[in-house]
Amino acid sequence: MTRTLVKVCGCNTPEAVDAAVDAGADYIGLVHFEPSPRHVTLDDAKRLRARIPPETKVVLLLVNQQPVPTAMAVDAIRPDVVQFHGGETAEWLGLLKQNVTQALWKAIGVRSADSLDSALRFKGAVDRLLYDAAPGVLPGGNGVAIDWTLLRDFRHQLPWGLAGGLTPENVAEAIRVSGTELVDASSGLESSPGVKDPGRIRAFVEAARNA
Ligand SMILES: O=C(O)c1ccccc1NCC(=O)[C@H](O)[C@H](O)COP(=O)(O)O
Repeated sequence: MTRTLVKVCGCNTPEAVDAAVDAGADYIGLVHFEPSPRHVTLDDAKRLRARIPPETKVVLLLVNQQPVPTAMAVDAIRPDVVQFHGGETAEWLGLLKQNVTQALWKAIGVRSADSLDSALRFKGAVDRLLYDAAPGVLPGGNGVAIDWTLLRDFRHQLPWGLAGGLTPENVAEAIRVSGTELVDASSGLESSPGVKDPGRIRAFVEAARNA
């Protein structure tokens, strides 16, 4: 049985970061996007990053940033992964990939099977695709699930992960149906928007591990 990788996204306080580390998350996401209730400034992100041990990987989330702010954020935080959650193009990400040491992930808003076909344009430009719900109020973190069967039936050509509306209650079923090797959750682990619940973080990691 393969071990499912777990990302806890939108950790914006020391308590949330510590809960995700203690629960054994593989990845912790720091959202640097002002409109989000989970937004962290670069200074805050630096402080949070300093609490995360090397065995837990740090994912910095950016949305439609220009090249200079992107470089500044990456230099300041030194994440292990940079996740792009906007309309970034394959061409631009391909260029960026040649200039940074971090792994690059691209979030794909899934509406239908066509979304998966069209995401193949990122092959060679990024290291992983993260299938999520199509943008709603925010580009991500909306708590909306996608059709997991689309992923099960697709011939994947890149490493990938599943996000969108995952919770401690549904993650085992999501893994079973989609066949994903990585799950990512944010709002389903909160008591209110932007407020992570340590108990739900623990329950999510445990449920994913036991799936
Ligand atoms: O979480 C946010 O507020 C956010 C804002 C803007 C872009 C991306 C954002 N989150 C990205 C993530 O990777 C989330 O974990 C993913 O969208 C799933 O969110 P949810 O459906 O709430 O579990």
